[in-house]
Amino acid sequence: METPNRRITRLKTTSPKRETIPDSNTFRHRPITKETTNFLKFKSPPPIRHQPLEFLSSIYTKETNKKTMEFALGVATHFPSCSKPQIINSPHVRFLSLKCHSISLSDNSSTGLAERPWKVADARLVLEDGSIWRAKSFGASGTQVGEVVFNTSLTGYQEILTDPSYAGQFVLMTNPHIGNTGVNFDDEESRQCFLAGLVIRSLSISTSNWRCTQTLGDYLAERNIMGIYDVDTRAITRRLRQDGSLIGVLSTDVSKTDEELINASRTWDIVGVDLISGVSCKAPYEWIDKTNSEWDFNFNGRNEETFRVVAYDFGIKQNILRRLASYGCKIEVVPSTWPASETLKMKPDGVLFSNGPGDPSAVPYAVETVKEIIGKVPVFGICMGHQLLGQALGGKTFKMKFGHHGGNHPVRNLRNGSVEISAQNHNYAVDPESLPEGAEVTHVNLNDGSCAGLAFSQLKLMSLQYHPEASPGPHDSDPVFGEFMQLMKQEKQKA
Ligand SMILES: NC(=O)CC[C@H](N)C(=O)O
Repeated sequence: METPNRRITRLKTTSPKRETIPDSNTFRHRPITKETTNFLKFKSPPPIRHQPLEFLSSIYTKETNKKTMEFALGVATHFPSCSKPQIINSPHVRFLSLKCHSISLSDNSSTGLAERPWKVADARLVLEDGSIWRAKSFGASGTQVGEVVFNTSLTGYQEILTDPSYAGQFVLMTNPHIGNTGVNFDDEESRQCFLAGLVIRSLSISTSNWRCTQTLGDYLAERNIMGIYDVDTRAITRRLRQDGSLIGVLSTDVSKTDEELINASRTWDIVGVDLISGVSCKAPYEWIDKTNSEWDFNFNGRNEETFRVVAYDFGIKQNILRRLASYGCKIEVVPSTWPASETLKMKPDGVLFSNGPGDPSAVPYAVETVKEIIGKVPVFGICMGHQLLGQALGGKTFKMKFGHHGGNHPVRNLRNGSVEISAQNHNYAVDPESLPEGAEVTHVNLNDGSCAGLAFSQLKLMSLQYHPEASPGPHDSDPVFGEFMQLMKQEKQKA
């Protein structure tokens, strides 16, 4: 929470001229290493006299490491002689109780500020460009390495946290206020959080939502995921836009020097690593759940017919499965290493290649599987699945400068000319120039012109680089599931 004597940590860098921020996301610079200097500024507390929301008392429960705080809505006044504010006798005064984040008071000694009753900076995010960002930790503690990417979604942090495509990455939310709706079990996109950590500006002190079952901090701590707040996310985002995605190390470990952490960030890389095998299921299973009727949408154009679909789990988001089930599919989910021959033996009406984390050129075994399946049954690729299809056709993928992560990316559907606002999460893209004749670019990202969708009619193949299932995000692209049904229907009618 904000405190009167809040210590403001700013980072000053002697970085090169940063006059322009290039818009193009389709090439990658290596970051420029620069020495950085940290300095601290102290701000004196502003005088508080009257304020509408007044903090009354705080009860710290040692066993649960939690605080319960009481607030009054109305007008309260501070009198110098009173330790507690006096509530003006008003019919408008209301009392309410807010759940607050657990704040560890025991680990402040390392900073020399053990006597302070509020949380002080106890974590560092160091980037491979040598910059050091002091922050406050929540969730798990420890030391973690990963690639830092920024996500521009305004809502949906829980779906983002459980999207397996973020394995190996720190997600920095550009929306400054995170945690206000807590978490609930219905919004999970996978069985666990695979991301390296969460970086946010401000952690909401209260959780208020009718579906909320837990605070964000408790949720992350239970899943052993690190989070930091009170960090200048705008400055880091500008740096990532300028220099490209950077590897970072997040640490609450005071025994590690800045140099050690910087070295760790420079000796790890996400490129060339198979991250799919760590997130995929290990055995096939049947998926049954549809999108909950309360949340279901886009009933137009649904087939009554049922299609049998094999879904390759490269890190599949559950909403892809829910949407397919809502469109009338019976789905068998199979692991990333499931042989193509076994899939074809199952005689599916169609095969879905899912989203998944990391470098698509680091999983040649998956490309081989895709190659063996295309042309034999209708296929639909989403994100990683789209990149694998691109490679299976003989095309190449490349790493973008800082990728696309967010729920507000405009895409033009070249087949009907419409613009869809889409949910995206990828750092790699297919180079359309590398694709063979017959491959059609069906969608283009309007921010940078990159390839956002492919089709190859002869091979009954379609794919999107982004997330039509959204979750979180707009539903503009949902009809593409209907197009996949059409593709399967046409093929069934031929048989
Ligand atoms: N959402 C995804 O499937 C991500 C694809 C791939 N890992 C990328 O970053 O480009």
